[in-house]
Amino acid sequence: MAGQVNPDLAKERENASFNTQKLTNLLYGGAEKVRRRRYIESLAFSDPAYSGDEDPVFMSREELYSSQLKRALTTVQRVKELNITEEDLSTYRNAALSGGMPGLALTWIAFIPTILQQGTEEQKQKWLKPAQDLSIVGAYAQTEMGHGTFVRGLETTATYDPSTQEFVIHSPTLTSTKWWPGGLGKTSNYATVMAQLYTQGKCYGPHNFMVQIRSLEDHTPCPGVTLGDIGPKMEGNANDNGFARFDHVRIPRENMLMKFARVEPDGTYVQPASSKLAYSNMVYLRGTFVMSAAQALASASTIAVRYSCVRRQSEMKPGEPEPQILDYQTQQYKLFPQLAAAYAFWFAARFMTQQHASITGSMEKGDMSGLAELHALSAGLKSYTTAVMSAGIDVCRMSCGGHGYSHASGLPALFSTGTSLCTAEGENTVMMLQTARYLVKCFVQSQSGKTLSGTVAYLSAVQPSPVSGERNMSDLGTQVTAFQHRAARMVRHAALQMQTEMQKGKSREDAWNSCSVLLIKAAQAHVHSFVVRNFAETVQTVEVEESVRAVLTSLCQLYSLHGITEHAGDFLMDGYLTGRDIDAASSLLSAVLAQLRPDAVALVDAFDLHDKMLHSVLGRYDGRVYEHLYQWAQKSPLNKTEVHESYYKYLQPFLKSNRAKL
Ligand SMILES: CCCCCCCC(=O)SCCNC(=O)CCNC(=O)[C@H](O)C(C)(C)COP(=O)(O)OP(=O)(O)OC[C@H]1O[C@@H](n2cnc3c(N)ncnc32)[C@H](O)[C@@H]1OP(=O)(O)O
Ligand SMILES: Cc1cc2nc3c(=O)[nH]c(=O)nc-3n(C[C@H](O)[C@H](O)[C@H](O)COP(=O)(O)OP(=O)(O)OC[C@H]3O[C@@H](n4cnc5c(N)ncnc54)[C@H](O)[C@@H]3O)c2cc1C
Repeated sequence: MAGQVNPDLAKERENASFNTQKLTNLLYGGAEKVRRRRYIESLAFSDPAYSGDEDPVFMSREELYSSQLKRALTTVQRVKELNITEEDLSTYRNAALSGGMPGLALTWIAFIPTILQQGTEEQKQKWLKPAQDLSIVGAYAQTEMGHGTFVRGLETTATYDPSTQEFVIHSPTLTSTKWWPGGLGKTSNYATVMAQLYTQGKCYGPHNFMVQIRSLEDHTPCPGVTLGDIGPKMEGNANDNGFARFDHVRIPRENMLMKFARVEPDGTYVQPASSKLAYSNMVYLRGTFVMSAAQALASASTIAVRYSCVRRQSEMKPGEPEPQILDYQTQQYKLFPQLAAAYAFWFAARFMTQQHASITGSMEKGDMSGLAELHALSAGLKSYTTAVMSAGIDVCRMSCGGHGYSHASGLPALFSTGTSLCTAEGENTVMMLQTARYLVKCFVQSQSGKTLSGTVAYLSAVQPSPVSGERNMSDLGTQVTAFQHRAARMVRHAALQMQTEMQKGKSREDAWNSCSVLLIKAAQAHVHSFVVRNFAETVQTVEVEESVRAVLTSLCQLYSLHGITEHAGDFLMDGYLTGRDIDAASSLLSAVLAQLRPDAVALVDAFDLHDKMLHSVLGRYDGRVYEHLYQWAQKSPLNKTEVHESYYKYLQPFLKSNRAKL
């Protein structure tokens, strides 16, 4: 990242109040991990096999598909040659494939995790190694044209035939066509297919089946299988999201993923410990989306904050030089909450990973008690963090003015990739309603005297009645309690409103639907409160230099004060916070914006995102925006010739005939 740096950016870095490297070490789990990650990334960045391709935004869909597929295959070869360990795999792949996720990547992201989560030991033995070595390429085929959210409504059937000990996979209707799975259209030769299991004349609901979909010899679709690409999307066009139809395709009994539920050779169905264990792979993937949200928001903040220090515009005081646009308070108010949220989500993702490991560890030993909490937490965090990330990236884009709208900024692609996470792996409203369902249950339990634990413990501890008296709104503890109070009140309000609707004669389902806006807001408040608490606990307990703790404390305050002022009504509703408290929070927020201003560049630098990951002219580490903007535009395919061929085809004859009429 050496080279002549824009003097404004250089000055920002000199003036930071803390050591950027120390914060980077904290984010990535220590100095050695940072060194290792940089080294692994450098292997990809310096590899000529990955350079030379033009910028993905100038490529056609087919070029993009082929180029990213080629890159993905090169990574497989390099991983072997360079002995890249399991721990470093995703770092290496992300660096090599940062220009867009190929369909092949779904083997790593979804297919292998499904085998790991749902397969028996024998099944793992059989399919994991071939999938890891890419002798088979797999998709996760669950969503259908007619149903994505309502998994119980899927129409694909897997009917057991005991006479041959096979399942018959079938798509009975147009709407049962598998539609959307990444890598399904052209790349994969296998798929885990979610289908309604029928045996001995009874339906046992959706289960996962391993199905070969293409020949291993010539890649043509297997008999009875129809496959294709679903067409271009808002982004992610290196990925062949596909469709598949099955016409009575037979697979061996052993191809049902049987870690939890089983079908015996005679067709007897053996129940799993919980019917929702068939969804365990979704819980895992949702958890990983929290870090994806943090990283996407970190990238957008990095681009927008650096550019805002390079860009000078308008006059703040007559006759004085144009200020850096980051000196405008409104610009800080747009960007610093995104920056703070990126940090908050980074720490929340860490918590999510630990929770997942701990609860799935207990589940392996037969203790299912944590499953409901794990599902509620992963669904809620996925929904909340991806929604804030998606909106936040667009704020960053707009904060860069006209240049933000150009693909040169990297922000349009970041937005359209990021926003897909609001839909994929469980649509966000639906996911938040799952969290609400859990919260209502917990509320009812606490009403009947049960002490709650884990992330919902506060629901029984926080008093719903208003608290009076002066508060120190700059105190993190005060802020956390205010968020918990807000969430507890909103959960209580939504749950009681549901009870009232039912008392008036509505069924539980109708009452649920008529309260679902309240329920969503309550669940959002719960997740928001969790993120604030986790951020506050992290900055208070982490072992780090005091200067780093100080800047993180300001960032945490900004995150929570911004939340309080943006949602002031929620906090005022029962008088828990007063108008004076909200005024105090607003004044403190302004002060924290000013306090963070000198550290903004160092805070984004600490994310340690290489230019080759950012793909942004505006967010370059060296800040040399204008010269590179000019160079980048020269690469536009329209500039390949001085006079474009369409001039000769259309414009010239048109102009000529117009002139002739004069
Ligand atoms: C872009 C880069 C990568 C892209 C990869 C993207 C890959 C994909 O998108 S793959 C497809 C992902 N698809 C989805 O996520 C589908 C979302 N839908 C669902 O998960 C479910 O159908 C869902 C949860 C909405 C509703 O399920 P349903 O069976 O109707 O449950 P519901 O009746 O609401 O609840 C039944 C019980 O199950 C529980 N439950 C539901 N899901 C789970 C789960 N995953 N784990 C544990 N418990 C669960 C509920 O909490 C509820 O418990 P209780 O009765 O005690 O309150
Ligand atoms: C980029 C991308 C990659 C994907 N990759 C895969 C993949 O690899 N494999 C795969 O199987 N699938 C994949 N999908 C599909 C994805 O998982 C589904 O699109 C997603 O789960 C949403 O389901 P849906 O499309 O049925 O939305 P719908 O459920 O039809 O949502 C439409 C609207 O209905 C609302 N709604 C639906 N149900 C309820 C409810 N109960 N209460 C309130 N509101 C409701 C939603 O909130 C939303 O506003 C991918 C999708 C995308 C965009």
